[in-house]
Amino acid sequence: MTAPRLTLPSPAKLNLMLHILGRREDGYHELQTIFQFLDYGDEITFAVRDDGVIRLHTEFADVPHDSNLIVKAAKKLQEQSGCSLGIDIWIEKILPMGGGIGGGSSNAATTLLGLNHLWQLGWDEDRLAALGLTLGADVPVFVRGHAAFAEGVGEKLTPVEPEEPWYLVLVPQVSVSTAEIFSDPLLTRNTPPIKVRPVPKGNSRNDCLPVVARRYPDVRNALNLLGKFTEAKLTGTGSCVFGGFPSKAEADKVSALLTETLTGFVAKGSNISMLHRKLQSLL
Ligand SMILES: C[C@@](CO)(OP(=O)(O)O)[C@H](O)COP(=O)(O)OP(=O)(O)OC[C@H]1O[C@@H](n2ccc(N)nc2=O)[C@H](O)[C@@H]1O
Ligand SMILES: Nc1ncnc2c1ncn2[C@@H]1O[C@H](COP(=O)(O)OP(=O)(O)O)[C@@H](O)[C@H]1O
Repeated sequence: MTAPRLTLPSPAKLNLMLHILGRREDGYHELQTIFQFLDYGDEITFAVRDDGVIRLHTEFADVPHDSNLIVKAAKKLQEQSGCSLGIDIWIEKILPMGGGIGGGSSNAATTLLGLNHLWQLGWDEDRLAALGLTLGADVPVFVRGHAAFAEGVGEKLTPVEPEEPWYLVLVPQVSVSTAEIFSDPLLTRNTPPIKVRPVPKGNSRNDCLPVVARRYPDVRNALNLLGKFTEAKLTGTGSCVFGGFPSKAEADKVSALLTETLTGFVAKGSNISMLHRKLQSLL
């Protein structure tokens, strides 16, 4: 008998705004940010094995097997649930790494939800999100699968319904170190908290942008180029830069102007992640 197999999407996210309110005693920064998903991402295939072994078959150039967030997520879930089953995993990776679009966190969340389904653990979303948080601050929003206003380090989530435009996402060929940006003395880290709900329109600033643009000329260039056509924003700590358009055709038109040195992709914004849409269709 062939093992039960499942292929699930692992979408990207954007930070539509990002305010830094202050620094906590543990060095982490308190944020307010809005996460929205893109209908664009990796695909992960899982096949159950009965010997308990967890094996990712796709090699990553810069990430050793046991450091991969997919493997870490699977191992933690296996440990904490006491499940005796294992898993074979393959990934079709299209999301750029270290670009602020959350590929690693999304892969971890897809793994948690996929294995919860295949191993028939019956964990609820709260428990999966809590485990996800131990893997990374952005994992819980991917576990929940709804666009959200996030506070704390990103773990306190309130569902929101921003518009769902088409986005052009530019991918500068640099990897930005999140730690480096958060330790920059020039970073704005005292933005007053937004207390009004829903968050009033016009709050679209990313406090990381000035520091990232100053340190990374490629990101600066991407912001300048896209800014000629629409409001150009930075997602997370970058390096990706994005802008919204009312239609795919308009996003495609600007995308056609890109050169080999600055690539990008066009994708629809979505308030329900494509992972959750797929899981819903399985039920
Ligand atoms: C700021 C966001 C917004 O989405 O950026 P992106 O990673 O997406 O670009 C994320 O919350 C990033 O969260 P996460 O991905 O867990 O951050 P990590 O890489 O673990 O953080 C690396 C380092 O950045 C600093 N850091 C990170 C997050 C935070 N809220 N405060 C911090 O001070 C810490 O020094 C931490 O050790
Ligand atoms: N499955 C994975 N996919 C992407 N990155 C991973 C994965 N597992 C571990 N990583 C590590 O996490 C880092 C951050 O990845 P990613 O989430 O894609 O970027 P960002 O947090 O900037 O959006 C990568 O540079 C890589 O070293």
